[in-house]
Amino acid sequence: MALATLPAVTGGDRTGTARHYLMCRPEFFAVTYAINPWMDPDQGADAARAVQQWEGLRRAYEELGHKVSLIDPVDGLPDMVFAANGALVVDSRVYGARFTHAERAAEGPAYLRWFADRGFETMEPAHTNEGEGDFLTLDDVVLAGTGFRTDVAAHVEAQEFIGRPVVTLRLVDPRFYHLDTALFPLDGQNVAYYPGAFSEGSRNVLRRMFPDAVIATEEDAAVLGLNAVSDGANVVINAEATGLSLELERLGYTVVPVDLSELRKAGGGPKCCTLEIREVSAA
Ligand SMILES: CN(C)C(=N)NCCC[C@H](N)C(=O)O
Repeated sequence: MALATLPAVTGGDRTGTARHYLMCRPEFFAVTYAINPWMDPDQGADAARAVQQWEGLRRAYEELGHKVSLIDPVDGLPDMVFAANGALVVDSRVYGARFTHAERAAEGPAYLRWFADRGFETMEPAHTNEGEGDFLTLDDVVLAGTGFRTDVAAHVEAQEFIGRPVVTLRLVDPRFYHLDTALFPLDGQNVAYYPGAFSEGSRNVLRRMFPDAVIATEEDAAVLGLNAVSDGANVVINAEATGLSLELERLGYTVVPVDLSELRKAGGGPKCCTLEIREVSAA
């Protein structure tokens, strides 16, 4: 088995790689419960508008040359649109999610079944974890969040299963309850992040690991600007994150702004809607 050779994509001054994403159309999207500070059931959300915005995100990926696969949404699981939370997929091995809150519990088996039905090697987790919401994969390491959702025991379990080093990072601000609200990989080697979301020890770890990281302001983090998706050349990002977008352009990335304001009412952005399928090819 060898790593799948991914076609190149270009954007700005940089070259990235084409990706394969799994997404879930938000047909049953709603805000009927509150499990994070962004959610207000009294305000609710508009599913039709969410679908429209989500279609814009899907189109953006396809226009950039990425492949998008779809999982069927399930009535009664309004947060299932946040595919990133459904699993962690590295080298065609699928580490399943086990959600913190009962409201989302049924999503884990639904995502795992999707992968099992397509021949992926899957693992049912013994420990609480919310998939790529708290596991972000770089070339040589997986960064893993804890503090609000994912247990440290799941970091150890994932490391054993996928065979890549997993580095624990502690989140301390409830607005940034998943790692992917506070940090995103720019490519396989570098990241952008908001230091205020992390404990002092984790800030030191990040400084040491990523001396050239892009540091985001609280203003950009507060519109979920760090819930972005980069292919190494193009960064798909919430349109409101204007400061971070300018900085990324200055560094030679092409910024692809999207409006996901309806989905933000549940605490999600572009990355939350996107589960990367990292495959190996038989070589
Ligand atoms: C970037 N984030 C946070 C995600 N990866 N997922 C969004 C999950 C939203 C859901 N209402 C929840 O609170 O679980």
